[in-house]
Amino acid sequence: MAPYAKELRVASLAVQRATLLTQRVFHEKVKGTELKSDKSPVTIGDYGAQALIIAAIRHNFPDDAIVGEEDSSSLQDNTDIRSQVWNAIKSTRLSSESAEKELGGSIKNEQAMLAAISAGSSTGGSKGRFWALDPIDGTKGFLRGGQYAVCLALIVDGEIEVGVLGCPNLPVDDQASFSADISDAEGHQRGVLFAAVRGHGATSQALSDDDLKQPKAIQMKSPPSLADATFCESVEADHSSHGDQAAIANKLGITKPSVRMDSQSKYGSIARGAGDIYLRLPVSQSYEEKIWDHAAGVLIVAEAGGIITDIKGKKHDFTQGRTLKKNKGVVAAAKNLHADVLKAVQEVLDAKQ
Ligand SMILES: Nc1ncnc2c1ncn2[C@@H]1O[C@H](COP(=O)(O)O)[C@@H](O)[C@H]1OP(=O)(O)O
Ligand SMILES: [Mg+2]
Repeated sequence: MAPYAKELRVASLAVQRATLLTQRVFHEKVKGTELKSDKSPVTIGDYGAQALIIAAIRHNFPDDAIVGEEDSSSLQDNTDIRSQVWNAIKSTRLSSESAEKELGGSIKNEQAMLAAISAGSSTGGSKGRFWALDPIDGTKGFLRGGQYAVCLALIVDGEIEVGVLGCPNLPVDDQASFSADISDAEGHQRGVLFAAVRGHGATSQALSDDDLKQPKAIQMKSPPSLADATFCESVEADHSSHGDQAAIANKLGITKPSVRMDSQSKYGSIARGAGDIYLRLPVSQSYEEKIWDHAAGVLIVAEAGGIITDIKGKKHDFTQGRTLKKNKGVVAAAKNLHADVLKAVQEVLDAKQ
């Protein structure tokens, strides 16, 4: 049996089920957005997806720790939001009964739901097994009906071993034209699950497939020259400097406009060859990237044949707790482009000092 086969299966089904919940929440407009203390939005979808995924992990791997983005403290007193999360959970089931059973079935009651959400408080670290979970990455994209991703990765002794991304608004077709705009994907079936196991390649498949048993291998493309490459970057200028990125593109002779997209959908997109380079250039020197914002995507791109480093050319270090405190930014590109892209990144950033 391939390594981590059960982990991959459980993670894929858990992400599929959680993605279904987020789509329901979006379509039923039960958004219940509140702002966290850092002013970032959190929705019924974030809490519901975190509860469902953690319940599935705890059923199958009771000894594993979980580093999840959300905590349940603001749900303790807010009965309105809490009951909306509970209703979303109760009405979300996979259509395959056997798959539901593999995940351990639904959560029993509101108390169990709160306990599941709170179980994402692990501090991570360099030893043993833990899961890094972002129940909705790109919440702003989710709220505007754009790209977002449900992200889950297993880290063992500091190495990412399994990564899964559910991207409900990306086209299923790996060859579809590269755009973040959902209306451009008109005529394309949407909803894709990306997955990778370290040393065993990366895949994509339709999220709508009942049993998730049709993965297809994906590969990064190598454009004939840098000038032909397509960049992608965050929509939010606070998350990655659009100005620095434009200066780097200019230096590399890239003339195509960058594709802006929320969430780890960017990692999935370049891994399938829809886009060639992903840059995340620090805007604030004090911001520490969170492990759940990168773990799944980093493995998927690496297994699709890409190279990913930080802006100094260092590998991302997932042993440092809940954040990537030893790294700044992301430079992800096809093997034949990475060295040139990194050099241009460093020249542009050094010139600013
Ligand atoms: N100053 C910042 N620099 C980089 N990333 C940030 C910053 N502030 C928030 N983020 C994170 O960027 C992620 C979305 O990235 P993208 O722009 O690629 O869609 C969010 O998970 C968000 O984390 P958080 O959820 O803690 O707000
Ligand atoms: Mg996130």
